[in-house]
Amino acid sequence: MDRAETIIDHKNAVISIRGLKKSFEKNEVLRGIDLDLYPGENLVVLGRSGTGKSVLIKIISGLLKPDAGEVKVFGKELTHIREKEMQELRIRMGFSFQNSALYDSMTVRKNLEFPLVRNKKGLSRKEINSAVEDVLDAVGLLQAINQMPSELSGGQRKRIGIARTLILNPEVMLYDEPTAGLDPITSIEINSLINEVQQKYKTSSIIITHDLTCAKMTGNRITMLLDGKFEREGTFDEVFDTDDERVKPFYDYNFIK
Ligand SMILES: Nc1ncnc2c1ncn2[C@@H]1O[C@H](COP(=O)(O)OP(=O)(O)OP(=O)(O)O)[C@@H](O)[C@H]1O
Repeated sequence: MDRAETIIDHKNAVISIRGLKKSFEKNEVLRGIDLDLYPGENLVVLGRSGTGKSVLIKIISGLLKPDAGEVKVFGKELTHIREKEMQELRIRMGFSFQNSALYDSMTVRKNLEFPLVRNKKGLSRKEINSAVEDVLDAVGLLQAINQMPSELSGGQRKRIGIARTLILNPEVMLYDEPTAGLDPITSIEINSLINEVQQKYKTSSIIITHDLTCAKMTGNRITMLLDGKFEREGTFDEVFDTDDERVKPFYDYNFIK
């Protein structure tokens, strides 16, 4: 599915970051990041390996503390937030991990029930079944409900991972390398699914990738992490309309120029 054209409401960012810095000893990874995620948009964060994309996601999800700067999620500043409040915010954010993070010893149904039962108390068996079936239908894998993760392909596991995240109805989706390790056709299917999720669930998403096809297909807006800062931002064509030697090889490699 093509990405939705989004009319961006620039007043009410769901995630807002200013002057974010993070180092590990002498390794200055994030050197002053500003970022806004607006309601309903797919924002792609592009960057080479090791540029700090995962560190950024971990800071947004409260798993790492910034050294400096402001990080607001749903209007709440994370720096001094209590763990209980952070947990409440985390439920409103869905993480789609690179490795899909499925439990290998549980069926697909049990994998999907697990986050639901843990985070939403008092649901009836009927409500649980219907939530599981709805998300599986949304990712096109209702038929896999009784299968084990080991019986699924990489692309199917990725879909189940996304379903597992969607079951809590997140307002924000954080996709970490959604097409990593997938063949080009399966990658395109996952990109389409990301666009379907955006439209069906009205999520605002950050998509972390170095796959330019993914960026082009899913991103309403793209920003590029270069030397610890976001230096290029705009549509796909705007970001790559440059002679910057840090950016050009990226494009040339992906599109074999
Ligand atoms: N907990 C940590 N302790 C020390 N260094 C870390 C830690 N987490 C990340 N780093 C360092 O921060 C830098 C950025 O790592 P990060 O995982 O964010 O990269 P990335 O852009 O997500 O790369 P990739 O695309 O390969 O996943 C790396 O140099 C990494 O070694």
